[in-house]
Amino acid sequence: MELEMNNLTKKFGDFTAVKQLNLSMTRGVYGLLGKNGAGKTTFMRMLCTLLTPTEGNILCDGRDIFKMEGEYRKLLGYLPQDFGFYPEFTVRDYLLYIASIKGLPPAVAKKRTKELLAAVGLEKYAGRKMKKLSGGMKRRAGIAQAMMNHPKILILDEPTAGLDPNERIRFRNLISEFSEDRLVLLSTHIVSDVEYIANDIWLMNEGEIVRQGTPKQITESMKQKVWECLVEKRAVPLLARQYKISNMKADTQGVQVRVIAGEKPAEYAKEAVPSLEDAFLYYFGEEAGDNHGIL
Ligand SMILES: Nc1ncnc2c1ncn2[C@@H]1O[C@H](COP(=O)(O)OP(=O)(O)OP(=O)(O)O)[C@@H](O)[C@H]1O
Repeated sequence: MELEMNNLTKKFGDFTAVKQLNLSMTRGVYGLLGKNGAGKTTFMRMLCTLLTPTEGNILCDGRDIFKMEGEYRKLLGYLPQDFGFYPEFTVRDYLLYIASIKGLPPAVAKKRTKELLAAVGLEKYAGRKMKKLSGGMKRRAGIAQAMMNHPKILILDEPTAGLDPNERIRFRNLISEFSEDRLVLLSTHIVSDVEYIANDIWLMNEGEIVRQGTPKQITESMKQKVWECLVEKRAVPLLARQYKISNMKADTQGVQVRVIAGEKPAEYAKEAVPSLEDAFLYYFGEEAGDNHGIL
C-alpha cells in the first residue's frame, strides 16, 4: 500500500495552509511534528477526504482517493482532533455503534470491542457514560474507534493530547504493534511521542515539510548545532539574546546552558549530542532574543 501526494495544496481564501506537498508513505509510523497552526490538521483532513485539495492530488496505490469513495474509507481509520462522541452512550455501546457503522457483523463487533477496550486500557470503564470520561479517557476511546476496522491506513490527529505518561507509553506500544503491516500517520507537538516509534518524521512549518527523515537522520543533521557551556548567571541574558537556549540548569558553579547555534557560542563551549527535541527547537523555536526563547 502506498499513499502518494503530488503538489498537494490547500488554500483558505488568500491564505495557503498546505503548500505543494510531494510526499509518499508506505508502511510504518510517520510522525508529523509541528507547532500550532502549521497545517497538520488541514493536511490530515485531506488525507481522509474530508477536505478537497485546492491543487494537487492524493493517490492510493495509484488511484485518486477522492474517486475511490467507500472503497478508500474501508481502508481508513481516523481520529480527528475534536472527535464527536455520544455523551449518553457507555464506552462499550459507543464502540459497538461505531462497529455497526463500519459494517462489522454483531459477533465480530463484540469481540473487537472487547479487544480494543483492553488495548487502550478502558476495560474497567466500559460501562461508564462517555460524558463522564476524563479528557485522556475520551482520547483513548477515540483511538479505539479509529482502529475498529483494522484499517490499513490509520490517521491520528494529536492522539496523545491529555494522556498521562503511562498512557503515552501504552499508546506507543499499541501503535508500534499495530503498524507492522500498516501505515500510521500521527500528528503531535510532543517530540517524545514519535521519537521512539516513528520510522519517518516530518517537520511541518507554515504548510511546508521543512525536514524529513528518520529520527537518526534528523538528529544527525543537528551536528555542530548543539552546545553546552557553564556560564555565570549574569551572562545568561546575553547568551539568550544571541542564541536559542534549549535548556538551563543552575548549580553551585553557575548555570549549565544548552545552546542551539550554528557556530560555537563561546570558546569554552562543548559540542553536545543532539536530540530530536533540539531539532524541534532549531526549526520551530522562537528566535534568539525573544523572551520565549528561554525555556
Ligand atoms: N476552515 C478554515 N478557514 C480558514 N483558515 C483555516 C481553516 N482551517 C484552518 N485554517 C488555518 O490554516 C492554518 C493551519 O491550520 P491547522 O488546523 O491545519 O494547523 P495545525 O498544525 O493542525 O494546528 P494545531 O496544532 O493547532 O491543531 C491555521 O493558520 C488556521 O488558522
